[in-house]
Amino acid sequence: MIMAMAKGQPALLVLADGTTFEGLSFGAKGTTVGEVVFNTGMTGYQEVLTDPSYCGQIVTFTYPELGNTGVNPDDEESEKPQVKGVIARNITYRPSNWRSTESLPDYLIRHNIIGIYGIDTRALTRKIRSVGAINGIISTETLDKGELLRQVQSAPSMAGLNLVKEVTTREIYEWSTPTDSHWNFNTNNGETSQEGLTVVAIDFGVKRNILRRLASYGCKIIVVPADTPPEDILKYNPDGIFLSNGPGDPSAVTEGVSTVKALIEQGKPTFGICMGHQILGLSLGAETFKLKFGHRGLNQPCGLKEKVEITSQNHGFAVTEKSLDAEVEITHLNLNDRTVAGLSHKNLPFFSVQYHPEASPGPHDADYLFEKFVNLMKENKGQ
Ligand SMILES: NC(=O)CC[C@H](N)C(=O)O
Repeated sequence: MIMAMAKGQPALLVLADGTTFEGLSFGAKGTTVGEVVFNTGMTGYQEVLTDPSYCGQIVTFTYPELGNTGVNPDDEESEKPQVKGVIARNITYRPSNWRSTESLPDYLIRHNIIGIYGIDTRALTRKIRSVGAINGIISTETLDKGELLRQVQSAPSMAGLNLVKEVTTREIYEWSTPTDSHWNFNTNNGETSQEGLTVVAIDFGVKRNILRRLASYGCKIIVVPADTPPEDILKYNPDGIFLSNGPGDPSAVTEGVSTVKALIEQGKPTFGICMGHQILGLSLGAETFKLKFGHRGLNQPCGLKEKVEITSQNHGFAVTEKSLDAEVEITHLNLNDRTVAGLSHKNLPFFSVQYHPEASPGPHDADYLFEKFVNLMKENKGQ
């Protein structure tokens, strides 16, 4: 700890209410502004950093040691880290893991991402839990608190922000790579199934492990940019439509909502995860709202009565329960705060979850949802 501490240069974290934390820099140098959120997972920092849903956010890890297992090319959930910054209690410059190819500080420098450590992340998390979502600024170049406060106070709030255009794919591409056989589980004792189903995935900021899980369950996936018109999507004659996770405020993604509204009129099986769940809800006439500080971690309990799933989550918005149409059924609640965590249409083959069944990182309790989607597509096809 002391050796690691000696390496960083002084850095400041200033929240929009003026609360200031002094720390040390790791990663790139400079100044960065974003919504400060906390993730309570004890593993999976690389997957978190590269999850496009974190675009625009500075992530605080409540687990106090960051970087112990380094980073490696296989654990990237997208082509680069997507966060605006990283906050840690302590970090390591010397990782130890058979899969590690680089240290976390070197990786962040290479991708120009600013990090600050030596922060009392418990105090910071308690602050966010009491005041709610708040913007923050990290700087390694200006240690003038007043100047940083002025900058952070002029940054936009996450509410109302459409960030999908920052992360959606520019090109249409096909994905057929399943989960690596070392890690494959549930599907035919680790074998990839061959269902021959075609899924169009609308990319609001998709995580790679979702695509791998769909491929392991036998789907060929065509990933399309979020602004692809519904007619172009239907040209692929898909067996099902997948709506991905993604960053920002779902209610600001108006084009995505209109596309999904047009697609669900066709009655094709549709599965949404996280932002995809919120967009399906909005398309079915519901509303969304911003949670006080969101759910980000790997042990969020969800269920209704008999069965509880421990789930991986990363979201700051949720579907408003009271706004749901009578045709829409709640399949899961988040059992910590009883917000809506899963939906399905009573008569049509549409369902969605607010959490991440693909995990990465996190528990695999909800992996069965990919199979449910495949079965819906098979039924719909008359197989
Ligand atoms: N992981 C996600 O898809 C997040 C959805 C949305 N951006 C939210 O914060 O609620």
